Amino acid sequence: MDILQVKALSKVYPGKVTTHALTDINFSIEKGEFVGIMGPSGSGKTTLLNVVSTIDEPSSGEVLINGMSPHQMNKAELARFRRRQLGFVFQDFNLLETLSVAENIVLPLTLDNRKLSEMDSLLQQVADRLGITDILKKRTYEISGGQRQRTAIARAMITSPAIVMADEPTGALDSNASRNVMESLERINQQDGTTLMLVTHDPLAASYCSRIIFIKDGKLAAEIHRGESRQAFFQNIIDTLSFWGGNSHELSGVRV
Ligand SMILES: Nc1ncnc2c1ncn2[C@@H]1O[C@H](COP(=O)(O)OP(=O)(O)OP(=O)(O)O)[C@@H](O)[C@H]1O
Repeated sequence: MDILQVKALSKVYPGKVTTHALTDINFSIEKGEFVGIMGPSGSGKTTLLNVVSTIDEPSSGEVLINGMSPHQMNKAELARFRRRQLGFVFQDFNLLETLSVAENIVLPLTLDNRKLSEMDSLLQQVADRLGITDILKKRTYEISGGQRQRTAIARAMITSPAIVMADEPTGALDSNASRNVMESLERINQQDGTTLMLVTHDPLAASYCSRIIFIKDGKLAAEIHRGESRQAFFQNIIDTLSFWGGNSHELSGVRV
């Protein structure tokens, strides 16, 4: 079953110089997939994520999430749709410093007026899945970058959204914390069947995905699937990036 369908999607930024950021993009993501979007700087990755995640409007084309058409909804419907169907993870975590880790994680449920007992049981489940049970009472400035991102992932998945979308989730992390965060995402994908779509320029992070879609100059350029071996997939990602124009020459020494 398709969770996400992107049909003939285009995005044009008007201005003194018109930018065709996305041109006739078509793809779909099935329930339970873990899909990475890669491409050179300026290729349209963030634009694609913003349009698909309803942060921005398409110029033409259609986005269907769980069979629904969020870009056709009014403001109130869209706010409710986002809260229930979408989970967001950002490069810089977007946690509230005045709240504890636990309060940050349950925030989407608080906004949805859920019962305290239900919130607590969901909190324990996601915290356990992400290995952050011990830090639930801490403030977000008392924990590491990797723990902050795992807190943000817990917050994104506590509502069991149709799809979790992440923009460079390892962009602010060192390599050990990145690995840890990607392993957490892989675990929630494999064990809970959470559907994930992430934008990254990092081939190591991308190697945890099950499929990578490459875009170049706003158009779909290539698509590769992970087989049994993450090492082989990592190499395939490096090769594809260097073919389509990336920064892979800087990465030949990376340990998978
Ligand atoms: N708000 C905007 N107004 C005008 N042009 C924009 C806007 N946002 C992005 N663009 C242009 O659209 C194109 C795609 O940009 P986008 O940020 O989606 O690329 P990207 O692949 O995410 O790049 P990077 O990897 O550097 O973040 C670029 O040419 C960019 O300059």
